Order: sequence, then C-alpha cells, then structure tokens
Amino acid sequence: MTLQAIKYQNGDLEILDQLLLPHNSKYISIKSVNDGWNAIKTMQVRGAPAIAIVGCLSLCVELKPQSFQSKTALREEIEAKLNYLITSRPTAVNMKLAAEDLITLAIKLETNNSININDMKEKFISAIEKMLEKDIADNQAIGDHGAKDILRGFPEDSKLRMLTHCNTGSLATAGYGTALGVIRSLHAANKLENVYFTETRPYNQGARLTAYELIHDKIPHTLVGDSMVAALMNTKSISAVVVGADRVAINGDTANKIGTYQIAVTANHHKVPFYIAAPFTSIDKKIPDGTHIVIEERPATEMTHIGNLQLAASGVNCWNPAFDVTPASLITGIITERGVFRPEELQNVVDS
Ligand SMILES: CSC[C@@H](O)[C@@H](O)C(=O)COP(=O)(O)O
Repeated sequence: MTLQAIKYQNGDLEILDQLLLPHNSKYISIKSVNDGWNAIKTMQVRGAPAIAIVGCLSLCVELKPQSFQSKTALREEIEAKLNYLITSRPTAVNMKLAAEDLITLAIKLETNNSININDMKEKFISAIEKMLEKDIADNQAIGDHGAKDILRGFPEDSKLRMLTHCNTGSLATAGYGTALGVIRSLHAANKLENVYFTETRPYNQGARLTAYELIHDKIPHTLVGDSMVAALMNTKSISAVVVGADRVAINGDTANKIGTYQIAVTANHHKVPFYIAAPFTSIDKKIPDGTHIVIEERPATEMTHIGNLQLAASGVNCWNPAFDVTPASLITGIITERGVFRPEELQNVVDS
C-alpha cells in the first residue's frame, strides 16, 4: 500500500505535515479554507496536484456545516474562497484550473431552477470529493503509459536506471504519483534496476520526501546531490529521466522544481530521453509558452537554513526561485493519463 498523505472523510480533512517528514509522521487537521491556504503557503502540503486537492477539500470542510440564505450567497462564498486559495502559490496551475471549473459549476447550479439550495451544496461538495479518486486513477494511468513508452526504446529483457527530481509521489498527489508513479509502474513490472533521485536543494523534497516514499515502498534507489547529475549521466548509463510539472504551456514548455532545466540540458548533452509526467490538470492551455509562467520566489531562509540549523553565513544575499522552465525542445515526451505526447502534439490533443 502506498502512503496516504491526504485523508478525507465526510467533511473531515487531515494531511501528513510534510514539514516534519521524514523524522516525524504526523497528521494535522484542516478545519477551514484559512487552514488550507496556510498549509499550502508554508508547504505542509506541496506538489501541484496535492495543492489543488487540499485547497478544494478545505472549502468542502468549511461549507459542510454552514447554511446559506440563498443560492447566490452560496455561489458568492464559493467564488470568494476559491479566488483566495489561488493566491497561496502562483506557479502550479492545478489550483487555478480547479477553481475555474468549480466556479463554472457553482454558476450552473445557481442558475438551474430545478435545483434547490441543499442540492446545490451537496452536488458542489460531491464534485470536489471526486477529485481524490480521479487523481489516483489518473496517476495510475500516467504510470502505465509512461512505463510502456520509455521501455519501447530498450531491448525486451532490459532493466532501467532512471533519474528523477523533487517529489512527485503519493506526498505530492492523492496517491501513487506522476513521475514517481512511472517509477512505481516500472518497478511493479520488474523493469526497474534502480532509481537515482536528487536531493532537490534548497528545500530537499528529494532527500526528505522521495527518499521516505522509496524506502516505504522498498524500491531500489540511490540519492545523489543536485550537482552530481552530469557526472551521474557520464558514468552510470542512465536510461531516462522522468520529472513532474507545475504548469505545462501549450507549446510544451514546462515549469517544474528549480533544477529541472539543468537536468534537461544535461540529459540532452548525454542523449538521455527526458520525460515530463503530468495530469491534464497541469496543462495551461491559455498560455502559448513558458515565458507567461510566474515563477514563485521563496524566502531566503529556505536556502540559508535547514529547519532551525543555519548553513549560510549571516547576512548573505540570496536568490531563491522555486521553479524553472524547461523549453519544449529538450522534452522527449509528456506523459499524461491519456497517453504520451510530443510537445508539438499538445495543442491538437487539448483541442480534441
Ligand atoms: C506531482 S508534483 C509535480 C510538481 O509539483 C513537483 O515536481 C514540484 O515541483 C513540487 O514543488 P513544491 O515546491 O514542492 O510544491
């Protein structure tokens, strides 16, 4: 069984506090939209799909016990709270797209005269509750499509040596994971020799979170420093790289955890296939290319400190962008729940 980072049942929401991992596995209660917003902002929950799911579920938690005077009052509350949740972190698009879809749904329910206020609330809440199951099913499909596509480039009896970055597993999604889902599928098919994964400085999602998941699932693995990727590719014959995404532009340019771009450049130099694994909820069809993606900058203390321990000299100036954009030209394929596409195929797929 994979880890369950988000527990939700009938209006009760708990998340595994990712700030305390890997040393302390503690669930915290999310009792309101404010709690949801804070958990996302402080990265108690992180990873593009998990941000959207926890944000939207925090709205369910808040709406459940409330009664509203009118359908319009309910729709206004929904709209205000979703627009607030979007402000928590700017780069991942999943929360924004979920908010847009849910606001459209709320307007439809409000204007449908055959639906009363209680039905409106129930139908709205149930649409959010379905996100959990859908995300797990999408991730399993991503894992299977990705494993198949990557294996196609190798002789049948091959076992692969994969590289991944950041954390894209059960802790970043409703379960199973995107890029880590592909690794899980390769492992389940007995086609994985080893997965190398980066520490992912400065926040160490690799060393803290991916390590925690790989150990939990007994998947063969090796941790490397971010600065070791070129040497790794030069000496260890890496079969392919697979990473996640926070936002994919319609031309295939992809924002993901800082450091992804330099791994893609290095993979290109060593002729190692470089894949993005992401659900359709990470594709922003409104932006033509990656120059339109806002890159979040995080506090300097995330670079100068690890927890309470200061590493850098006091008073040092820092630049701490949380993400970078990998150009489509460096991407071999985008693995989605509907199949694997070349970046230039994305526009047609989204339109179809
Ligand atoms: C399935 S998670 C995909 C991405 O969100 C992931 O690769 C990533 O960049 C996470 O960044 P984070 O800052 O930890 O939220």
